[in-house]
Amino acid sequence: MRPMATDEVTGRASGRTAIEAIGLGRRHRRRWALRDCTFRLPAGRICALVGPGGAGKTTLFSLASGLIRPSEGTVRVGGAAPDTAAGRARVAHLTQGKPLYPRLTVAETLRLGRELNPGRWDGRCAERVVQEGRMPLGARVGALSGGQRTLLGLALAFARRPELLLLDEPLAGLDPLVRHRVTALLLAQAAEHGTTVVLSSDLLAELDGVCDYLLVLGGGRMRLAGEIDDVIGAHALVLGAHRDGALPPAVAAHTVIDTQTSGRHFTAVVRRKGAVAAGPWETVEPSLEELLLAYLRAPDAPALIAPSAEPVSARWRRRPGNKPGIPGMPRNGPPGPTGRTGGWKGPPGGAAGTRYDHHSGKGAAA
Ligand SMILES: Nc1ncnc2c1ncn2[C@@H]1O[C@H](COP(=O)(O)OP(=O)(O)OP(=O)(O)O)[C@@H](O)[C@H]1O
Repeated sequence: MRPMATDEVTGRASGRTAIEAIGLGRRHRRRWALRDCTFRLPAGRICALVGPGGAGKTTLFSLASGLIRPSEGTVRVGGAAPDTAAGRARVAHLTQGKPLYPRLTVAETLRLGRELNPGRWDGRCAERVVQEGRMPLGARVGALSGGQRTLLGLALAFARRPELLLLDEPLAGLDPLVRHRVTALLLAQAAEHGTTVVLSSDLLAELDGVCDYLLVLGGGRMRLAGEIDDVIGAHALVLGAHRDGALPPAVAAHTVIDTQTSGRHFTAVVRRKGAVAAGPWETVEPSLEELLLAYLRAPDAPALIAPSAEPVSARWRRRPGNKPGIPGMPRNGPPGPTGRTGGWKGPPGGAAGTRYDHHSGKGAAA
C-alpha cells in the first residue's frame, strides 16, 4: 500500500511544484558532485531519493535547502530560491548527522527550536512527536537512542511546519521496529499537514510501502524521475531460459537495463517498447526493489524522466537550446483530474501483461 493523503491536502489537483531544478550542478574544485540535473517534484508527494554512495544525494539536499549554492543552473523550492527568506521558510532539512546539542535536555531542545523559529512554531506538534518517541522531557539528548534522536530531529523539523521536508538517511542505523514507527509517524504528519517529503535511503525494499514518487541519481545526474507506479509500469521483469548467454531476440528488442543469469536461466529488467511478446518466458512487473537494483547495477542505462517530473516553469521553456520535452519522452500536458501531467501511461502496449505477486514471487494474470 502506498501512502497518500487526499488530493486537496497534497495539492495534486493544483499541480503545484515542490522542487524544480534546471541544469543544476555543483562542483567541488574540479569534480562535479551533481551535474546537469533537471527535474520537477510535484507538491504533496512522498519521494524516495535513491542512488549509490557519492551519487550526489546529500549535495542535492544541501542545494535545495540553501546550505550551498549551485555552480551552475538553478533550483527553486515552491517557486522561491532556497537561500531567500521565502525559500528558507518553506524547507526543513534533517541532515545525516541530525545535529542536536547532546548536553541539552529534550525540553531545552524544544525551547531552543521555538526561540529560533518565532512566529512559526507548532509546539503541540513537536510535543506529540516527542511523546511518540517515549522520551522524557528531562533526558539529555546525548543519552537518547538513535531512534529517539531521529524522532527529536523530526519533531523540530515538523514543528516548523515546512512545505518541504528533506530527510537525509533518516532510517539509517535504526532497528526494524523503530523504522516502522518513524515512517508511520512521518506519513501521518505529512498527510495531516500536506507536507512534501523527500527521503534518501538505502533500504530499497522499505521504500515501496512509504513513497509514491521516485528520484534516482547516479554519477551526479538524474537517471529516473517520476511516479513510482508510472516508472515501474514502463518496465518489465522477464524470466526464462537463455541460449548461450543470449536473451531471446523478442526480449532483447526492448531496452535491456540489466540481465542476471543463473545456470540456464536469465532474469532481465527491460524498459518496454510496447508489450513484451509472449514466448517461453514469464513477463511480470518488477518490484520497486528489483527495478532499483537493476538501475544501480547498470550505471550507463539511459535516463527516464516521466512527464510529471519535467519542469513546467517559463524558465525551462525559455532556456536557450531547450527543445520542448525531454528527449525520448512525451510532452508534458496540463495536470489531469488526478494531477498527473500529460496522462502518460508508460510506453504503448499497456501493462506488461502480468502483474508480479510480491508475496509468492510469481506472475499473475492482470
Ligand atoms: N565538500 C566537498 N568537497 C569535495 N567533494 C565533495 C564535497 N561534498 C561532496 N563531495 C563529493 O561529491 C560527490 C557527491 O557527494 P554526496 O555526498 O552528495 O553523495 P551522496 O549520494 O549523498 O553519497 P552518500 O550516499 O555516500 O552519502 C562525492 O564524490 C563526494 O565525494
